[in-house]
Amino acid sequence: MKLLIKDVTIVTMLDDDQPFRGDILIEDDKIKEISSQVQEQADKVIQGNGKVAMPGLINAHQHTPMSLLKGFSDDLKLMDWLDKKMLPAENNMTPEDIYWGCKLSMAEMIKSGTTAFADMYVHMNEIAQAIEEVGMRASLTRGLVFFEDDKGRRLREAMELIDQWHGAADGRITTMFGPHAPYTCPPEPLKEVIRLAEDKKLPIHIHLAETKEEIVKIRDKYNQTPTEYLYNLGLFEKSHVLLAHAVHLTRKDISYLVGMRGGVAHNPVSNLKLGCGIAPIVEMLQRGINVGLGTDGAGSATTLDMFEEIKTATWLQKLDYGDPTQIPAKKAIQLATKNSAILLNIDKEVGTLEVGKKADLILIDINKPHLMPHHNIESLIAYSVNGGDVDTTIVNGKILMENRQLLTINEEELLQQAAVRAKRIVEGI
Ligand SMILES: CSC[C@H]1O[C@@H](n2cnc3c(O)ncnc32)[C@H](O)[C@@H]1O
Ligand SMILES: [Zn+2]
Repeated sequence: MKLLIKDVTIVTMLDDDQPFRGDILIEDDKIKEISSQVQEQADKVIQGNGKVAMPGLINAHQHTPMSLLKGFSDDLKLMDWLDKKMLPAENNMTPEDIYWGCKLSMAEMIKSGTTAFADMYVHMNEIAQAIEEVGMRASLTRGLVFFEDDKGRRLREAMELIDQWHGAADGRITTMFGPHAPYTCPPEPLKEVIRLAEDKKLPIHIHLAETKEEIVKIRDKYNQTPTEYLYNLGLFEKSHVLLAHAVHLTRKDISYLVGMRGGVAHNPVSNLKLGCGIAPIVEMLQRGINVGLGTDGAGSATTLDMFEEIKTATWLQKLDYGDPTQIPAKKAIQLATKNSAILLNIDKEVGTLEVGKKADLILIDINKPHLMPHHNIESLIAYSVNGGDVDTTIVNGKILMENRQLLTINEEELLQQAAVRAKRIVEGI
């Protein structure tokens, strides 16, 4: 199957490239040619005039089923929000709810230009099934909390996820280990997870230093910062690690992360909304630590539009430094594309538009009043585009949305299922 996108403005996201006009030829799941004019015939042609083609956005930290909890509980401190609202609601969720919640998030992500995401949750079988059907790319972790003795059930489920789904769905699904956070993972089980991850050569996805309360909790318990706690357990030694948040880091904490594989998923909208703080991403980037972008679950972020994260990430640093030159437009977009791809350990396949890479890309309609004129395409993407401007979303060479119509999700059925299930889940909480 050959798909040709003709006469489009191409933004590859490679450091040395500027936006240029040309054609993109996709054969099966890969980009076969990018040039000023492709000569080959294709089975389907999309006219790209008035559109920008760019790599699909990659949401590096998500809890997809939490879309069913969006708007249920806002304006609370993180620990109250989590303990008093989210966890009781999550206890009411059935595996089927999780399937539909994940689908609801995917519908929103596809409609706002996201092609891949990292997910941490429970009932991962249902999540993987939904992803297999819908066609997105994802890195999945079974979230692990070690509050009480569960006789190894959670860890067993994590291993089952890895055994059944790593490399599945034509390679679109990969897996990681997912110890939830320093405050939910004591040293012994955490060491066991680190050992297993090294053994299986799989990455680890974990929350880190999201709130000041976390800093106090870990200091009271272990007399260390959360980052020191993970460092001293050997987390950064061998495995690729995806750290979600990393808001409260000392200079010394940042130095522990230098040289790590993976990096930090910055979630600026969630951090702002929960009043957590501003992650020191400029310092991290200056010290060579990879920083990508995520939304966190819709239960906190309330929207999964990665264009909002791009804007917020750059504006926060400009404000914090009192310096508008911080995180310029192209860097901001790279956070959500090539840098997030590194976090998911899929940067050899996706994250930039290059011949031989997987065809994960989006077309943005820039022929609109709020996107006119076109002085600087990268500025337009970083500062003016929003998710609703995405016209077409392609993953692994397959069109998941065209002319804003979802092609692999029955939207009417999804909305009906989501409304009924969401109402039931929060009843009585
Ligand atoms: C055990 S599955 C994942 C677990 O994480 C919870 N969660 C969602 N958002 C956050 C956040 O910002 N910080 C910490 N934990 C979070 C979610 O409710 C699931 O229970
Ligand atoms: Zn999270």
